[in-house]
Amino acid sequence: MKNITVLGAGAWGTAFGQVLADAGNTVTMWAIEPEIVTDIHEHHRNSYRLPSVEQLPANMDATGDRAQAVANADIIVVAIAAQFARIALAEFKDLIPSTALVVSLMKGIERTTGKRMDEVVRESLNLPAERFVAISGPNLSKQVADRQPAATVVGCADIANARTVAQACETKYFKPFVTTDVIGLEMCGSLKNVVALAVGMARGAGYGENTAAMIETRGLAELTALGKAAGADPKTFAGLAGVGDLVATCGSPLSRNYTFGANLGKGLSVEEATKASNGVAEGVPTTDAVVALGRQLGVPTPLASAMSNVLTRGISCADMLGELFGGDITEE
Ligand SMILES: NC(=O)C1=CN([C@@H]2O[C@H](COP(=O)(O)OP(=O)(O)OC[C@H]3O[C@@H](n4cnc5c(N)ncnc54)[C@H](O)[C@@H]3O)[C@@H](O)[C@H]2O)C=CC1
Ligand SMILES: O=C(CO)COP(=O)(O)O
Repeated sequence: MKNITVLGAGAWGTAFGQVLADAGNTVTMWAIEPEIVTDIHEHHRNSYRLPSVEQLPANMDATGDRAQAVANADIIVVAIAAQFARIALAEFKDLIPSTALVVSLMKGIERTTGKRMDEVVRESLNLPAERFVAISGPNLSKQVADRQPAATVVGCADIANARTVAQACETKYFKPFVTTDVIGLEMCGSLKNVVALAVGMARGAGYGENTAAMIETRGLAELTALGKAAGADPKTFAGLAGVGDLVATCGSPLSRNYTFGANLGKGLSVEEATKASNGVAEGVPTTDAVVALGRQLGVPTPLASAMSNVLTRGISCADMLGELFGGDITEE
């Protein structure tokens, strides 16, 4: 049993906090929103971000005080919208215990720097690689919060630390696997959101399974090529964090990225889809970061580039798909 602090009480931070509490740990949520802290602390609810859960476990509490939140933590879990991770973590830099493991649940690439979350978290907290852990997999927050069976992948350069975190989040309904391929997990989690935007857009525009399967499969090829060039193990892309998360995210209206895309496909503007979004759609700022990363690594990113044209130039779904069909006939 460990003291675990979760930074960010959004939908996934809260659902994962419940997993950790169910696994027997003492869980402290920290949130920037005072109303969420009060809701969790006084009512054992997060009616703002995870209203489907009527009663959070008794061994789960919340505070808005940064120092108090992390003072006794063995493990610190970061579940903040990726573009705000650096600024939010700066406030914790001098507060976190020197032995604590830091876990990122985030799935995004920093738009201003093109950096993955492992890089952002380690830079922000001055953290050695062996104390950074990434978690990524097909984990739609509402279904995990409903305690439906699900699995995930826990990655750390030091496999023993990956196992420590995996043991801390293992429950009857939540099964962690371990890996040392942190880069693979980061690339899978971030890039599948871009693919989900495109699949959602096609679905929203009325296209069927063939079109969705094409985007998912070509998207997988794109994220595998980019991941390999960034140093990831190609095996990771065929596993839970890769194919698994693509299947879950690209097939569910519970996904904010899928839904954002679907709204674009139905004719909403980016501004309107942003307003309609129930939480952060990480694929939106990550799309341009992926295009830039592709350029930097010399890897073509036709899907991310087409989605970037949707998001920045407002091209239609038909034109986005037309871009995917462009170019010469090549070997698959
Ligand atoms: N919801 C899901 O099913 C899953 C989400 N994720 C990832 O987990 C991360 C968090 O997602 P959710 O909790 O679902 O998102 P959410 O939209 O429900 O919550 C985002 C959180 O970021 C916090 N935040 C934003 N700016 C902040 C700042 N400047 N300082 C402090 N906190 C700030 C918000 O207060 C909120 O708690 C994302 O990267 C997402 O891709 C990963 C797996 C599943
Ligand atoms: O990452 C997720 C499921 O694994 C959640 O996807 P969204 O962020 O699109 O809701």
